[in-house]
Amino acid sequence: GTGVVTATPEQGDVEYLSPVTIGGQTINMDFDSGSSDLWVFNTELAAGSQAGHSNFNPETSTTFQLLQGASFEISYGDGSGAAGNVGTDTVNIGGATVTNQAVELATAVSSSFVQDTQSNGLVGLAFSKLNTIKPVQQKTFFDNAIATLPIPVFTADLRHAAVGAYEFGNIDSTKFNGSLSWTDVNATSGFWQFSSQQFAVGTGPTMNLAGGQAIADTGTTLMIADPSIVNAYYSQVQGAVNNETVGGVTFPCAAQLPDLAVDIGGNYMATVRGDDINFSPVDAAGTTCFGGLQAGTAGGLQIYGDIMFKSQFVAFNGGNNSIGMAPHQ
Ligand SMILES: Cc1ccc(-c2noc([C@H]3C[C@@H](O)CN3)n2)cc1F
Repeated sequence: GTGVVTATPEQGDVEYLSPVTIGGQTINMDFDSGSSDLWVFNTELAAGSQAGHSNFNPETSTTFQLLQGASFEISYGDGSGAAGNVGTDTVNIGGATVTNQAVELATAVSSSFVQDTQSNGLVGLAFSKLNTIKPVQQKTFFDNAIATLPIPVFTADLRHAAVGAYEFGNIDSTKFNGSLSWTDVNATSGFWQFSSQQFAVGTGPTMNLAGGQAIADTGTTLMIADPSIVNAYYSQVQGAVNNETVGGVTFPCAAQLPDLAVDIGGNYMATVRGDDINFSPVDAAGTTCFGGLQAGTAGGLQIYGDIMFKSQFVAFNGGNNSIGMAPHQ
């Protein structure tokens, strides 16, 4: 069957949380199309780490089974991470159910996860080759579910400061304008990766980024693009500066921000709304704002995170490794 769950943004759209039922226990988790581990806060964690969180209790689940000798250890782009043991249990996401899903029980989590008490773990939705479980790598929820879904797809409908949805096994065409533009994905690195070699700032000319590559990453808050894109963009924003102390580009909160169009696989120019690039104030007075578009390393892999998802409905097709995109309805 299909599955649909709400995707509720934390304050400031820092991340989106969705209800996941594990062994009959419903826990709000962060769906991450940029990683491939499903790990959860649980009663094995130190009490100090459990505080404030919903903690899965493997002992009260009648379907949980420990995976003897298995462990995991994962670190994320921002240096945060988690590690622990592994079991299997029945995982139900909005009706889409997998009976023997690897469920990773963190026994250690980094401080940023402990502090983020609305989030109680991650559901990795990238390719299973990135799963960190040893000695035997395990499959993601989507990989396990795909054979039972009417169509081998999950979709992300993330919104600015509003409740959106993740859906498994169905494409809800009432959620986007026009038709989806489909692009082949290169799964070699385990990401939902595609070429992105052109961009345009506002009504300006289309510019080239030879060899540009990007991934669709629902677990990254911002949009991390090549410095050439970032410089071209902020050259059009009065008062934009590279603010070392804050750690990125800031500009006056009153600035008029142009849209940014980025190429998706040579088939489609995805327009990211300028308003969504005004991410958050950095000062109490709300005078200076932090950009939702920030620079990665020149020539590096670009990370199109939630800033892009707020403008684009995205379908991930695991049947033919492609991504479909269209503006939100
Ligand atoms: C506190 C916290 C920290 C990081 C992340 C996080 N989740 O996904 C990602 C990106 C980066 C890449 O690693 C894969 N996707 N980052 C989530 C958190 F709740």
